[in-house]
Amino acid sequence: MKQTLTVFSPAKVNLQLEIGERRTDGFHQAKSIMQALTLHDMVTVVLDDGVDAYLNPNGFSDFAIDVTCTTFEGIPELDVAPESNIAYKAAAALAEKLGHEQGHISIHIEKHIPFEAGLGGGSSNAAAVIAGLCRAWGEDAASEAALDVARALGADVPFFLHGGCVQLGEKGDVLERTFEPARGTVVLVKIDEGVSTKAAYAAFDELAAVQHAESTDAIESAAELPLFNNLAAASEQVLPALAETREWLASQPGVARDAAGEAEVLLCGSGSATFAIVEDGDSIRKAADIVAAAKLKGMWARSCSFASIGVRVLDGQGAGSNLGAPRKIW
Ligand SMILES: C[C@@](CO)(OP(=O)(O)O)[C@H](O)COP(=O)(O)OP(=O)(O)OC[C@H]1O[C@@H](n2ccc(N)nc2=O)[C@H](O)[C@@H]1O
Ligand SMILES: Nc1ncnc2c1ncn2[C@@H]1O[C@H](COP(=O)(O)OP(=O)(O)O)[C@@H](O)[C@H]1O
Repeated sequence: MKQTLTVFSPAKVNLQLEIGERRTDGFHQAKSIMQALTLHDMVTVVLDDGVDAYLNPNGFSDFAIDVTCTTFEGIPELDVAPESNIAYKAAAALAEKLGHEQGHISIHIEKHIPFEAGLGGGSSNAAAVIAGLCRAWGEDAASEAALDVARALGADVPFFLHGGCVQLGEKGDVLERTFEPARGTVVLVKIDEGVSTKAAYAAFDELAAVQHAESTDAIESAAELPLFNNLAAASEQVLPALAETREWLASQPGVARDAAGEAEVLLCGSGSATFAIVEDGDSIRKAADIVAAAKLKGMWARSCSFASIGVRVLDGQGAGSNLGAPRKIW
């Protein structure tokens, strides 16, 4: 039988990212508060587990996965071999975990989320494949088996199975609590150069100056969270142009200010994208003006909103197209 699943695959920002000490497994302790965005890729998963799908020319049964990717809106081509694509790894790992040994999985990614940006695009695509295949195989995408597969693929992957606004602990991969998701308009800007997550963490160790965020225990709503990212200084060390981008974005009219009068601007995770929260009141126009100004400076720029969901398998006719989505999904 052939099944086609189209999956909404959103980006994220870290409203707070508090990295701690390096652990014995080489990873760092991380308290991360992630918030989903309406900026998204679309991932189409076609599962064919009919007999013809897995008989190779020699008549033996086979398991085959292929991945293709189309990029949009000035995002460069994703230069990774299909088997290195995290979406491929997600399909292979889930099939193994659930004991599926035969079939053909064809994955296509429509990429609107820039990579090496700290927006979690690859992690979201991996979660989208898990959600799509779980639907096709009649499994629960919130099961421990699916979460185990997600965690093994990367620290950011479990968040996308949940979405909205979530606090995560341990390596930044264990769900601890949820917040009422933020609302409102966000502008994202990104210079051409990316930052590798590994390089940012290595620079963090060199700096050896761990800063702590204030307690968020009494906070219920993402809108009340002060922005915080103690990995940003390390990323700015790796890519000094990030500091200039932060200062430029903070100086733009229409960017919201916190109680202390500071611009609500923060590096996205390890970078190299930076986000700004836009003031309420005519926020779409204010965001459009900031996006236009960033594009004139040669940056990739987009406005979007905070979202209350994570990856989501779309149902019904028109699910294959972003514009034709049968109902509003955020
Ligand atoms: C920094 C964050 C913030 O959300 O993401 P990005 O901003 O890059 O998207 C995360 O901590 C990244 O998560 P993710 O991108 O899934 O990282 P992984 O693939 O698990 O790990 C990539 C590398 O980052 C380092 N790493 C990651 C997580 C962690 N808690 N400690 C680490 O030291 C390790 O060197 C690891 O080999
Ligand atoms: N499906 C994918 N989407 C994006 N990047 C991918 C994917 N598969 C593998 N990668 C690799 O992962 C790297 C970082 O991916 P990404 O999740 O976008 O990072 P970040 O969250 O830091 O922006 C990319 O440079 C690319 O080499």
